[in-house]
Amino acid sequence: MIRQLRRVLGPEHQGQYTRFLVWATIYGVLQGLAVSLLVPIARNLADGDWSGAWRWIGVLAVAVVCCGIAHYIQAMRAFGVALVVLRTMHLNIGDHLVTLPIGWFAGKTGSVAQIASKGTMAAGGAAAHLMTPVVIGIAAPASVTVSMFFFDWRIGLALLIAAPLIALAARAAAGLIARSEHAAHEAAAESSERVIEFARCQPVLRAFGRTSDAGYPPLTEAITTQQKVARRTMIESVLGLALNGVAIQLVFTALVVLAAALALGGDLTGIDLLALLGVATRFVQPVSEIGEFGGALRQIRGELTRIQNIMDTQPLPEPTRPATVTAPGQVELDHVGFGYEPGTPVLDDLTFTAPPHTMTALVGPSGSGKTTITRLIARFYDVDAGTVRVGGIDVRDQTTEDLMAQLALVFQDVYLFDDTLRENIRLGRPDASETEIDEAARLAGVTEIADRLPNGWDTRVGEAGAALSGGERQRVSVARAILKRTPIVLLDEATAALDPENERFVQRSLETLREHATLVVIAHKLSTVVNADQIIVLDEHGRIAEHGTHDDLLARGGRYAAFWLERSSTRGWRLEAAPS
Ligand SMILES: Nc1ncnc2c1ncn2[C@@H]1O[C@H](COP(=O)(O)OP(=O)(O)OP(=O)(O)O)[C@@H](O)[C@H]1O
Repeated sequence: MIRQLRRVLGPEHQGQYTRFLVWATIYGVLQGLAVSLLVPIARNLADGDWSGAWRWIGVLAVAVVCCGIAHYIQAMRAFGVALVVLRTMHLNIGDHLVTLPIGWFAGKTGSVAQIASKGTMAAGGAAAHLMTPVVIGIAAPASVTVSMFFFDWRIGLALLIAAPLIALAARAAAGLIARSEHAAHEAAAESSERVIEFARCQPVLRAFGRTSDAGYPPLTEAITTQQKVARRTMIESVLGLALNGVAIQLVFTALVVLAAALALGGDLTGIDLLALLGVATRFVQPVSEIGEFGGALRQIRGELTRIQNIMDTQPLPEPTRPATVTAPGQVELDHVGFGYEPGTPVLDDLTFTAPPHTMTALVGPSGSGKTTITRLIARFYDVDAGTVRVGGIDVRDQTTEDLMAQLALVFQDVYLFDDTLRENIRLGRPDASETEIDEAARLAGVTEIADRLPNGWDTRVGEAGAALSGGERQRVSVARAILKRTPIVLLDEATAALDPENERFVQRSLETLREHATLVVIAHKLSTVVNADQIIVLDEHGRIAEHGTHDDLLARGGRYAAFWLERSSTRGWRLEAAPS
């Protein structure tokens, strides 16, 4: 665990952590030494050697003062280390996360948040406060054992044998406790995920008449499993603690028996025996604490491993010498092949070019890979085969900053920050003037939203934009794109969110964006498709089935034409897979 912590902390803070461990060790050694001094003091008192006794009492006083000083220093260092661990972990994790491919975050936001908050807090506390009793639990008994060799080698030898026995029992107990607590942790995480799901899916569940938790089997199952695991955890934890306690009692009894035997044999005096019993008690207590904290330490090791796994994830490779854009506003996919999972291709040998200042409509059945194409253009993932070029340059030869400077993304899962409408639009270009923000808002129809809201432009939009409808969120996102004034805009036309008002604004925004940008649109509306300069029709295998303008494709009389005839009269037109 110490090695893991040092890795997570990075080279600049390793020295500070080492110094804390050294002080904790000094404190433990001094504790052991102070306790061991009871034996010579007792011996001298028994022999009536007062001057010898005072000498040892003096040594004891010095040891106690040093012990107090060491305690203070190590406590202060522990506090400092806890703060450094917390701060450094947050910074290191944050710095690393921004270098990871955006695709890596898919389905991981919950666990990343958990690791970055709970994981780092636990690791910060453990690095300092849990490590202290563990280090003392090793250093103090070790110092008692060494000291005992000076007073009676047989007692020293007995302690030397006893220490690893107690440590082994403590380790076994900690393993038992940690294993059951790990299972409890997993079961608790599953339950809370199901509760969140249950809350989020209320509209669907109610629509299907599932109005109680009994009507939602995954939640019921998760809670039942959690109860079973909690029972097992309790039994195993008690067993673990009992094992630890029994081992300590056995060792303690063996030490008492040995000391008593030596006393009976005349090798030790009664006073010696009493002093040794005191020493044995102080020997056993810190070792037993390792057992108590061992389970917690193992859990922390799990958190550290999860943090380390994030840190070990390879960042998106960035070029050392970024290339300069040669064809501003152009998007090209050149024999692109891609799959999220190995062996499951999503896009296959896809080639098309979206020339500058044109609109390309992507259409195709659900799951044909339209969204995936936009993700590859924005380099959320790297292609498996072929090349994606933006501005004439392979996206892998551009820095994220250079690539994103050319792109504005208007996706369905628009994220709005819990800030005012105006600040959410400003995100598109933080240095934009108020007039430019107003103009972008007017074009995208956000002004109408502001007029309706109680505090107008100063209304906060709630967590993730919860105070707005899906269509309204998309209008804010379009306003951001207009404000950003990038040469390329990737837009996913929301299907569900497009009521007539939203549709009118989105169409108007498309016209505005089209004046200065290349548009690649996942098109669901007839008007968008008809107005596009080119239509890319994907088949269900992620290949291009047809490619051309609306008129070309109609004249060709193929898949597009068939669906056009079938669906053109239907509102919410959408291209579906051809019946085979
Ligand atoms: N993050 C992901 N991990 C694994 N598979 C994914 C992921 N995202 C999408 N897929 C899969 O890739 C395929 C293409 O998905 P994509 O979202 O690109 O299709 P689409 O044409 O945009 O569909 P729709 O019109 O329904 O939005 C689907 O089979 C989908 O299940």
